[in-house]
Amino acid sequence: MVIVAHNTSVNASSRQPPRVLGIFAHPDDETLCAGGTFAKYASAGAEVRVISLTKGGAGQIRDASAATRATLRAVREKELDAAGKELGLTETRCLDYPDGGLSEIDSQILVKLASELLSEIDPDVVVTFGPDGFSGHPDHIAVGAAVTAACYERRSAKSIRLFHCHPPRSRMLLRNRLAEWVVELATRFKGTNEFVRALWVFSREATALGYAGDFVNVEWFPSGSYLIEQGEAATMMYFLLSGQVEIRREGEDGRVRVVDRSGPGEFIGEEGIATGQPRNAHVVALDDVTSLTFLASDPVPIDGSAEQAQPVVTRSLPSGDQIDARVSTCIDVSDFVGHKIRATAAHRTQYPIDPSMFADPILREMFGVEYFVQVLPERELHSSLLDE
Ligand SMILES: Nc1ncnc2c1ncn2[C@@H]1O[C@@H]2COP(=O)(O)O[C@H]2[C@H]1O
Repeated sequence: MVIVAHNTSVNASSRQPPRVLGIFAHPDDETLCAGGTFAKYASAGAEVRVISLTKGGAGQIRDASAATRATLRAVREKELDAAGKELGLTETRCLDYPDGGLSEIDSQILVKLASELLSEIDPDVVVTFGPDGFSGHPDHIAVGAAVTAACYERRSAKSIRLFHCHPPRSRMLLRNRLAEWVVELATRFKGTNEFVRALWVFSREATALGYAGDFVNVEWFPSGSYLIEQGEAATMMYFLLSGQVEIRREGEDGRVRVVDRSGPGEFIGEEGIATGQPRNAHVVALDDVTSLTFLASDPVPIDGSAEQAQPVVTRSLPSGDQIDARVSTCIDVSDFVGHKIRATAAHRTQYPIDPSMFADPILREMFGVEYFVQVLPERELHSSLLDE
């Protein structure tokens, strides 16, 4: 990516250190939406605070050893605290509004709450969700609207910079990057059980949030069926979750010989994806097999869902990614992807991943830039169609 802001501009504010406040709905939103940016500004000396309006009690429990439904709220509050430490935040705070119920609260109550937080913390910069809610979650949309309204109310008394987080909508394919990574290894890759579980969560969430452009699906192949036929064009890559497959190579004389077996934790079909060559072997399920399947998805509408579809103008980045033309600010956080991935892993109930399991270049490409729409101060209206 080329258009990136290298300047942390903490000195742009007259106050030292400047105060940054992120207001979100659930513990983990801060990391997924703007974790790299928060880490970058914190490391440059800003006081960065994050407030989650809920304790995330309605979230999934992806690691049954990390919490129960009864303990989830308390555990997620601690996870936010741990993530805050990874990002270098000055403070994290979990309020206790109902997870999944923010859009049903009278909007004036949320605006009043946001106003009180702004008065108490007196930030120079506020970061929250935009009208798309980053992922479309109704809680996110409600929080973003309330914080935005409160910032507009406050701007007459105090100048404030308000930014909406914007999802990346990357066209980068995990399928390709993982395939390139695996074929370069000296020995055939075999992931641990932990890796299997983590790749499942990581790839599905990363694609849902727009950090990668794959369509990731779990597929089932009955015993005896082909996952791959030799000679066909490579479009998918498979990561085996359960069951065994046999690799069979067919000679020009039509004779088929077994060359290998693969099982859970191994990638299949990476060679065709990495080289662009036709499949070099048949792959046949010996048991009933489940696999995580990576396929290049059709471009999603820029706002993420057909329901919210509204005409939006996009612009292309040199990477091929399309971003909303309203995006005003892209922050280069490539030196802070380690902070972001460790903070993600601190949210263990949601992201049971080992932060060291992914190759650094892949993480940098996926998470190296975060996008924002500057809402306040409003940009000046021009008074001419031509440069003056
Ligand atoms: N010797 C081998 N050992 C293990 N797997 C193999 C071997 N040869 C081919 N494969 C796998 O079989 C796949 C067939 O499709 P691809 O060529 O895309 O990628 C290939 C590898 O994933």
